[in-house]
Amino acid sequence: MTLATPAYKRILLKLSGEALMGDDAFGINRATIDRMVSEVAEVTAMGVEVAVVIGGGNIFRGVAGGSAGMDRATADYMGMLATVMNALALADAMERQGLTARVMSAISIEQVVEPYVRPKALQYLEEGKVVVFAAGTGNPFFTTDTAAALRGAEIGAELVLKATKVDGVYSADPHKDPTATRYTQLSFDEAMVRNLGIMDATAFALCRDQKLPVKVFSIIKPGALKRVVLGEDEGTLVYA
Ligand SMILES: Nc1ncnc2c1ncn2[C@@H]1O[C@H](COP(=O)(O)OP(=O)(O)OP(=O)(O)O)[C@@H](O)[C@H]1O
Ligand SMILES: O=c1ccn([C@@H]2O[C@H](COP(=O)(O)O)[C@@H](O)[C@H]2O)c(=O)[nH]1
Repeated sequence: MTLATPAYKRILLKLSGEALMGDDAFGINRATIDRMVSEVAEVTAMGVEVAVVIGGGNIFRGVAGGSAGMDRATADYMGMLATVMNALALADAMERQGLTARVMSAISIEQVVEPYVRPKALQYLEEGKVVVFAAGTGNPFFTTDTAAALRGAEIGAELVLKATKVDGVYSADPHKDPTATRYTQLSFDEAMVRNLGIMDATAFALCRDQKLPVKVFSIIKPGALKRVVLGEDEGTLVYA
Protein backbone atom coordinates (compact mmCIF):
# COMPACT_ATOMS: atom_id res chain seq x y z
CA MET A 1 0.00 0.00 0.00
CA THR A 2 1.36 3.48 -0.86
CA LEU A 3 0.92 6.12 1.77
CA ALA A 4 -0.24 9.54 0.56
CA THR A 5 2.40 12.24 1.04
CA PRO A 6 1.25 15.39 2.81
CA ALA A 7 1.99 18.71 1.15
CA TYR A 8 2.83 20.34 4.51
CA LYS A 9 5.03 19.47 7.48
CA ARG A 10 3.47 21.86 10.02
CA ILE A 11 0.02 23.45 9.90
CA LEU A 12 -2.07 25.79 12.00
CA LEU A 13 -5.70 24.71 12.05
CA LYS A 14 -8.27 27.33 13.04
CA LEU A 15 -11.44 25.61 14.18
CA SER A 16 -14.61 27.64 14.30
CA GLY A 17 -16.25 27.63 17.70
CA GLU A 18 -19.64 27.79 16.01
CA ALA A 19 -18.91 24.63 14.05
CA LEU A 20 -18.54 22.76 17.37
CA MET A 21 -22.28 23.24 17.99
CA GLY A 22 -23.20 20.86 15.19
CA ASP A 23 -26.98 21.11 14.89
CA ASP A 24 -27.36 22.31 18.48
CA ALA A 25 -28.23 25.91 19.29
CA PHE A 26 -25.34 26.43 21.70
CA GLY A 27 -22.26 24.79 23.21
CA ILE A 28 -20.41 21.67 22.14
CA ASN A 29 -22.03 18.77 20.32
CA ARG A 30 -20.28 15.55 21.36
CA ALA A 31 -20.60 13.72 18.04
CA THR A 32 -19.41 16.81 16.15
CA ILE A 33 -16.27 17.32 18.23
CA ASP A 34 -15.42 13.61 18.03
CA ARG A 35 -15.75 13.66 14.26
CA MET A 36 -13.53 16.74 13.96
CA VAL A 37 -10.92 15.09 16.17
CA SER A 38 -10.95 11.94 14.05
CA GLU A 39 -10.20 14.12 11.01
CA VAL A 40 -7.28 15.73 12.89
CA ALA A 41 -6.04 12.24 13.86
CA GLU A 42 -5.98 11.27 10.17
CA VAL A 43 -3.53 14.06 9.35
CA THR A 44 -1.32 13.57 12.42
CA ALA A 45 -1.08 9.90 11.39
CA MET A 46 0.52 11.13 8.14
CA GLY A 47 3.27 12.79 10.20
CA VAL A 48 1.95 16.34 9.94
CA GLU A 49 2.59 18.58 12.97
CA VAL A 50 -0.71 20.15 13.96
CA ALA A 51 -1.37 23.22 16.10
CA VAL A 52 -4.95 24.34 16.65
CA VAL A 53 -6.53 27.69 17.48
CA ILE A 54 -10.10 27.25 18.62
CA GLY A 55 -12.78 29.94 18.41
CA GLY A 56 -15.45 30.73 20.97
CA GLY A 57 -18.50 31.75 18.95
CA ASN A 58 -20.49 28.73 20.18
CA ILE A 59 -20.32 30.13 23.73
CA PHE A 60 -19.66 33.87 23.71
CA ARG A 61 -18.68 36.71 21.39
CA GLY A 62 -17.36 39.93 22.91
CA VAL A 63 -18.91 42.02 20.19
CA ALA A 64 -22.37 40.70 21.12
CA GLY A 65 -21.78 41.44 24.81
CA GLY A 66 -20.49 44.90 23.86
CA SER A 67 -23.53 45.66 21.73
CA ALA A 68 -25.77 44.51 24.60
CA GLY A 69 -24.31 47.25 26.79
CA MET A 70 -21.36 45.48 28.47
CA ASP A 71 -17.93 47.04 28.59
CA ARG A 72 -16.35 45.74 25.36
CA ALA A 73 -13.00 44.73 26.85
CA THR A 74 -14.73 42.81 29.67
CA ALA A 75 -16.94 41.07 27.12
CA ASP A 76 -13.86 40.19 25.05
CA TYR A 77 -12.17 38.62 28.08
CA MET A 78 -15.32 36.51 28.52
CA GLY A 79 -14.99 35.50 24.85
CA MET A 80 -11.38 34.48 25.39
CA LEU A 81 -12.35 32.41 28.42
CA ALA A 82 -14.98 30.70 26.24
CA THR A 83 -12.17 29.57 23.93
CA VAL A 84 -10.39 28.04 26.93
CA MET A 85 -13.46 25.89 27.60
CA ASN A 86 -13.54 24.80 23.97
CA ALA A 87 -9.80 24.05 24.06
CA LEU A 88 -10.21 21.85 27.14
CA ALA A 89 -13.08 19.95 25.51
CA LEU A 90 -11.08 19.54 22.30
CA ALA A 91 -7.95 18.29 24.06
CA ASP A 92 -10.05 15.89 26.12
CA ALA A 93 -11.67 14.50 22.94
CA MET A 94 -8.20 14.19 21.36
CA GLU A 95 -6.81 12.26 24.31
CA ARG A 96 -9.81 9.90 24.19
CA GLN A 97 -8.99 9.16 20.54
CA GLY A 98 -5.35 8.38 21.36
CA LEU A 99 -3.74 11.71 20.43
CA THR A 100 -1.49 13.53 22.88
CA ALA A 101 -2.68 17.11 23.23
CA ARG A 102 -1.40 20.12 25.16
CA VAL A 103 -3.47 23.24 25.79
CA MET A 104 -1.54 26.52 26.04
CA SER A 105 -3.34 29.68 27.10
CA ALA A 106 -2.54 33.28 26.15
CA ILE A 107 -4.15 34.33 29.46
CA SER A 108 -2.53 33.16 32.68
CA ILE A 109 -4.81 30.54 34.25
CA GLU A 110 -2.17 28.11 35.42
CA GLN A 111 -4.31 25.88 37.66
CA VAL A 112 -6.25 24.96 34.53
CA VAL A 113 -3.84 25.05 31.56
CA GLU A 114 -0.21 25.90 31.00
CA PRO A 115 0.69 29.33 29.67
CA TYR A 116 1.71 29.88 26.05
CA VAL A 117 5.49 29.73 25.81
CA ARG A 118 6.71 29.61 22.22
CA PRO A 119 9.75 27.32 22.63
CA LYS A 120 7.64 24.86 24.62
CA ALA A 121 4.98 24.86 21.91
CA LEU A 122 7.65 24.17 19.28
CA GLN A 123 9.01 21.32 21.40
CA TYR A 124 5.55 19.75 21.72
CA LEU A 125 5.03 19.96 17.96
CA GLU A 126 8.40 18.34 17.26
CA GLU A 127 7.39 15.55 19.67
CA GLY A 128 4.24 14.90 17.63
CA LYS A 129 1.84 16.34 20.21
CA VAL A 130 -1.12 18.43 19.08
CA VAL A 131 -0.93 21.92 20.60
CA VAL A 132 -4.22 23.69 21.22
CA PHE A 133 -3.81 27.44 21.60
CA ALA A 134 -6.48 28.88 23.90
CA ALA A 135 -7.57 32.43 24.82
CA GLY A 136 -6.86 33.86 21.39
CA THR A 137 -4.15 36.52 21.38
CA GLY A 138 -4.76 37.30 25.07
CA ASN A 139 -5.90 40.81 24.11
CA PRO A 140 -9.37 42.31 23.76
CA PHE A 141 -10.50 43.80 20.44
CA PHE A 142 -8.95 40.91 18.52
CA THR A 143 -10.35 37.61 17.22
CA THR A 144 -9.25 34.00 17.15
CA ASP A 145 -8.67 34.39 13.39
CA THR A 146 -5.98 36.94 14.25
CA ALA A 147 -4.68 34.53 16.91
CA ALA A 148 -4.44 31.86 14.19
CA ALA A 149 -2.42 34.22 11.97
CA LEU A 150 -0.20 35.20 14.90
CA ARG A 151 0.48 31.71 16.22
CA GLY A 152 0.80 30.35 12.69
CA ALA A 153 3.56 32.87 11.97
CA GLU A 154 5.23 32.26 15.35
CA ILE A 155 5.47 28.50 14.96
CA GLY A 156 6.53 28.64 11.32
CA ALA A 157 3.40 26.94 9.99
CA GLU A 158 3.35 26.58 6.22
CA LEU A 159 -0.40 27.09 5.99
CA VAL A 160 -3.27 28.37 8.12
CA LEU A 161 -6.31 26.17 7.56
CA LYS A 162 -9.51 27.96 8.44
CA ALA A 163 -12.01 25.21 9.08
CA THR A 164 -15.48 26.62 9.08
CA LYS A 165 -19.13 26.01 8.20
CA VAL A 166 -18.79 27.18 4.60
CA ASP A 167 -16.68 25.50 1.91
CA GLY A 168 -14.58 28.52 0.94
CA VAL A 169 -14.52 32.25 0.39
CA TYR A 170 -17.50 33.62 -1.53
CA SER A 171 -18.15 36.92 -3.31
CA ALA A 172 -20.56 37.67 -0.40
CA ASP A 173 -21.65 35.86 2.77
CA PRO A 174 -23.32 32.72 1.29
CA HIS A 175 -25.60 32.49 4.34
CA LYS A 176 -27.07 35.87 3.39
CA ASP A 177 -26.71 35.95 -0.41
CA PRO A 178 -27.69 32.75 -2.27
CA THR A 179 -26.26 34.17 -5.53
CA ALA A 180 -22.74 34.44 -4.05
CA THR A 181 -20.07 32.53 -5.96
CA ARG A 182 -17.04 30.74 -4.54
CA TYR A 183 -13.43 31.64 -5.33
CA THR A 184 -10.90 28.87 -5.94
CA GLN A 185 -8.18 31.30 -4.97
CA LEU A 186 -7.66 35.02 -4.40
CA SER A 187 -5.02 37.32 -2.95
CA PHE A 188 -5.15 38.87 0.54
CA ASP A 189 -5.34 42.30 -1.10
CA GLU A 190 -8.40 41.25 -3.16
CA ALA A 191 -10.05 39.79 -0.04
CA MET A 192 -9.48 43.02 1.88
CA VAL A 193 -10.46 45.38 -0.94
CA ARG A 194 -13.68 43.44 -1.49
CA ASN A 195 -14.28 43.43 2.27
CA LEU A 196 -15.00 39.69 2.29
CA GLY A 197 -16.12 38.89 5.83
CA ILE A 198 -14.73 35.38 6.12
CA MET A 199 -11.77 36.62 8.21
CA ASP A 200 -11.14 39.98 9.82
CA ALA A 201 -8.80 42.47 8.17
CA THR A 202 -6.20 42.24 10.95
CA ALA A 203 -5.83 38.49 10.37
CA PHE A 204 -5.65 38.93 6.59
CA ALA A 205 -3.05 41.72 6.90
CA LEU A 206 -0.85 39.71 9.26
CA CYS A 207 -0.92 36.65 6.99
CA ARG A 208 -0.22 38.80 3.95
CA ASP A 209 2.74 40.54 5.59
CA GLN A 210 4.17 37.21 6.79
CA LYS A 211 3.46 35.53 3.42
CA LEU A 212 1.47 32.87 5.26
CA PRO A 213 -1.22 31.42 2.97
CA VAL A 214 -4.69 30.60 4.28
CA LYS A 215 -6.95 27.82 3.07
CA VAL A 216 -10.64 28.23 3.90
CA PHE A 217 -12.59 24.97 3.79
CA SER A 218 -15.58 23.19 5.29
CA ILE A 219 -15.07 21.23 8.49
CA ILE A 220 -18.54 19.79 7.97
CA LYS A 221 -17.54 18.06 4.72
CA PRO A 222 -16.04 14.64 5.59
CA GLY A 223 -12.42 14.19 4.48
CA ALA A 224 -11.92 17.85 3.49
CA LEU A 225 -9.16 18.46 6.05
CA LYS A 226 -7.18 15.50 4.76
CA ARG A 227 -7.62 16.65 1.16
CA VAL A 228 -6.31 20.11 2.01
CA VAL A 229 -3.28 18.60 3.75
CA LEU A 230 -2.62 16.41 0.72
CA GLY A 231 -2.62 19.55 -1.45
CA GLU A 232 -5.78 18.54 -3.31
CA ASP A 233 -8.34 20.92 -4.79
CA GLU A 234 -10.51 21.83 -1.80
CA GLY A 235 -11.88 25.14 -0.49
CA THR A 236 -10.33 28.53 -1.28
CA LEU A 237 -6.66 29.49 -1.13
CA VAL A 238 -5.89 33.05 -0.03
CA TYR A 239 -2.32 33.98 -0.89
CA ALA A 240 0.12 36.90 -0.53
N1 LIG B 1 -17.30 36.30 1.75
C1 LIG B 1 -17.60 35.29 2.55
N2 LIG B 1 -17.32 34.01 2.19
C2 LIG B 1 -17.60 32.98 3.00
N3 LIG B 1 -18.17 33.14 4.24
C3 LIG B 1 -18.45 34.38 4.65
C4 LIG B 1 -18.17 35.52 3.85
N4 LIG B 1 -18.55 36.61 4.54
C5 LIG B 1 -19.03 36.21 5.71
N5 LIG B 1 -18.99 34.86 5.81
C6 LIG B 1 -19.44 34.11 6.98
O1 LIG B 1 -18.29 33.77 7.73
C7 LIG B 1 -18.59 32.58 8.44
C8 LIG B 1 -17.33 31.85 8.76
O2 LIG B 1 -16.75 32.42 9.83
P1 LIG B 1 -16.67 31.56 11.20
O3 LIG B 1 -17.94 31.70 11.94
O4 LIG B 1 -16.16 30.22 10.96
O5 LIG B 1 -15.57 32.35 11.82
P2 LIG B 1 -15.41 32.80 13.25
O6 LIG B 1 -16.38 33.89 13.52
O7 LIG B 1 -13.99 33.12 13.31
O8 LIG B 1 -15.73 31.47 14.05
P3 LIG B 1 -16.11 31.26 15.56
O9 LIG B 1 -16.21 32.60 16.21
O10 LIG B 1 -17.39 30.54 15.51
O11 LIG B 1 -15.03 30.45 16.06
C9 LIG B 1 -19.45 31.78 7.51
O12 LIG B 1 -20.33 30.94 8.23
C10 LIG B 1 -20.15 32.81 6.65
O13 LIG B 1 -21.50 32.94 7.01
O1 LIG C 1 -7.51 37.49 20.65
C1 LIG C 1 -8.72 37.45 20.93
C2 LIG C 1 -9.54 36.37 20.57
C3 LIG C 1 -10.85 36.37 20.93
N1 LIG C 1 -11.38 37.40 21.65
C4 LIG C 1 -12.77 37.36 22.11
O2 LIG C 1 -13.26 36.02 22.11
C5 LIG C 1 -14.45 35.92 21.29
C6 LIG C 1 -14.50 34.60 20.63
O3 LIG C 1 -13.56 34.55 19.57
P1 LIG C 1 -14.01 34.33 18.04
O4 LIG C 1 -12.83 34.67 17.23
O5 LIG C 1 -15.18 35.23 17.77
O6 LIG C 1 -14.38 32.89 17.95
C7 LIG C 1 -14.34 37.12 20.37
O7 LIG C 1 -15.63 37.53 19.92
C8 LIG C 1 -13.73 38.16 21.27
O8 LIG C 1 -14.72 38.68 22.11
C9 LIG C 1 -10.58 38.47 21.99
O9 LIG C 1 -11.05 39.44 22.63
N2 LIG C 1 -9.26 38.46 21.64
